[in-house]
Amino acid sequence: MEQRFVMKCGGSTLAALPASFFEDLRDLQERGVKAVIVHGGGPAISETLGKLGIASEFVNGLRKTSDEVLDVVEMVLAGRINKEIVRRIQQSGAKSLGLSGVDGELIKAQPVANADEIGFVGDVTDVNAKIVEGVMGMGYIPVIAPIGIDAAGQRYNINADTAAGAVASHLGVERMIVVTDVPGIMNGQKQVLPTVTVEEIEAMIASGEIYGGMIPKVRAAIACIHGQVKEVVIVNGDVPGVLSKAVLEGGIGTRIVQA
Ligand SMILES: Nc1ncnc2c1ncn2[C@@H]1O[C@H](COP(=O)(O)OP(=O)(O)O)[C@@H](O)[C@H]1O
Ligand SMILES: CC(=O)N[C@@H](CCC(=O)OP(=O)(O)O)C(=O)O
Repeated sequence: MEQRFVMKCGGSTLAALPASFFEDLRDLQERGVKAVIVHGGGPAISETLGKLGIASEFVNGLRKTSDEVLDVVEMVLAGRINKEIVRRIQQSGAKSLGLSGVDGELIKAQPVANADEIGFVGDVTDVNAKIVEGVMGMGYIPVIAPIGIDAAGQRYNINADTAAGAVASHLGVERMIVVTDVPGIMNGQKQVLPTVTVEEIEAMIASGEIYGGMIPKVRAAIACIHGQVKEVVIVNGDVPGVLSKAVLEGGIGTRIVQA
């Protein structure tokens, strides 16, 4: 039976992903386990902004996004990073098609509540699942950059974890896999927790055990675990065979489940 999952690849780990990671993705695709990729690229955006002499500023983990910064965000995410992932998938022998949320109004967005403070940062209001399904139906792995657009044609910078969670909910996939640079959610003793519930997450944020870049991941997980999305798995992309383990076997990384 065909199985589908959304995979979020974080900028923390993209450059370090080995060729075997994409070969694993290809093997899954050949077995009928189909991926949709939503990617980040925060470190690459900051690096390019730095080269242009523009400082990176974050409020609660979200980048302050002026019109000038938005140009760089789109250039780096929808250009360099998106095409790098598409190329690497194609090198593995699988087919891939890159899109940003602007293409076909794939990701509809509205300004976040504190837009007066952080500028053109968006929340997802809708995802055009038909486009994603059409691309998958043609045998291509969709690779999506997290830029949103509103009815007036304004672009928004969207946190990639948030965008991936919204894509997972709207597609109604069974699982979202979050590929990052740590082996899962760790407790205060640095032990990786095999499973955490939504309630435990709230307690870990309150105690400070979950902080920084892990917060948008777990918030996106909480927002998308309902209906058909049964679990979100946080894994390290360095581990050989990590994707097939996470999708077919389990027992790797941290599973976030409803209860
Ligand atoms: N409880 C936790 N367990 C594991 N990592 C955590 C935890 N709390 C915060 N983090 C941090 O979250 C980081 C991953 O988020 P981030 O750097 O934004 O990655 P990405 O670019 O993949 O989105 C880890 O490198 C780690 O520093
Ligand atoms: C609004 C906001 O903060 N957007 C992010 C988008 C990229 C991202 O989320 O990348 P990672 O997954 O690598 O962190 C940014 O500008 O950095």
